[in-house]
Amino acid sequence: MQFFKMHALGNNYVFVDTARTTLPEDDFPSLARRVSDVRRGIGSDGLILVTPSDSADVGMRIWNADGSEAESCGNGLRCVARYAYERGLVDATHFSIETKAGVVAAQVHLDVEGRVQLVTIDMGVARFGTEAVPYRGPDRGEDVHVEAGGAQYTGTLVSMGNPHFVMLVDHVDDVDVEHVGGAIESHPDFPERVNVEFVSVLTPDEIDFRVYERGSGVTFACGTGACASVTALARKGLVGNRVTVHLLGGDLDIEIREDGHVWMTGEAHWVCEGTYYA
Ligand SMILES: N[C@@H](CCC[C@H](N)C(=O)O)C(=O)O
Repeated sequence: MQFFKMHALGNNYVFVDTARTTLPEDDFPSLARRVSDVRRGIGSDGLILVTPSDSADVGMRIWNADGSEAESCGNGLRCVARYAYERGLVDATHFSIETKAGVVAAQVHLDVEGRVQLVTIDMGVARFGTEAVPYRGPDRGEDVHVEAGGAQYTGTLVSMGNPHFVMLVDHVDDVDVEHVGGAIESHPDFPERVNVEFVSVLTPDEIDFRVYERGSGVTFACGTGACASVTALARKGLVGNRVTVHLLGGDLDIEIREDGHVWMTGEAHWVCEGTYYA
């Protein structure tokens, strides 16, 4: 199977263009687990298929490292956009990408040599609370409490197509992201599990961010998580409508426009291309 690997702020995926290679199987959860395995596979946070689409210029589907399928992936979208433009799947700098959560608009920004330097994606409108994120605990509304390991945690439920639990903390570096994030991600109150974000506000236009991703664990970055976090904080009046998010792997620029759409701008990088012996 021909694959390529890309990363966006260290959030790294194995990609397969289904129009250009033959997939060894259609058990994609199993394939995702195997390619993601750093010892026996390629090593990644998951598997992304680039597919033809009836409703957009390009399609994408994503499976996390544990084989669970997600609705969307912000960092993956920027990588798909770079791939699509540089490999001629599209011939304009503005185009559309279909995800399980809907169709998004993408724009690539080029350097003087015509290579993609930055990618902007319209990530759509955030939805909040127990109406938007599958949750079966006792609370209702936007902020809910979760008990894990004898402690109680409060977070905002946000859907960017996929589910997020955003927690405001004093200092992200003081949080045991692996331990606390892991306990909340698979908490019984979240029947579809949840992505867990820890954020602290530095100024109204700058925040620190850490994440425990559903199905992949601690990663260097999460695009949908950055969008969810900025919208949750903006709703509380803690940040403005344009925020630089400092993630473990680098920075993202998140802007909430007047119509509520959340625009994400950041890098996407090639790692390698090769043949996987399935
Ligand atoms: N890293 C991604 C999100 C990937 C999916 C997520 N783990 C989920 O299960 O919803 C991003 O950049 O958004």
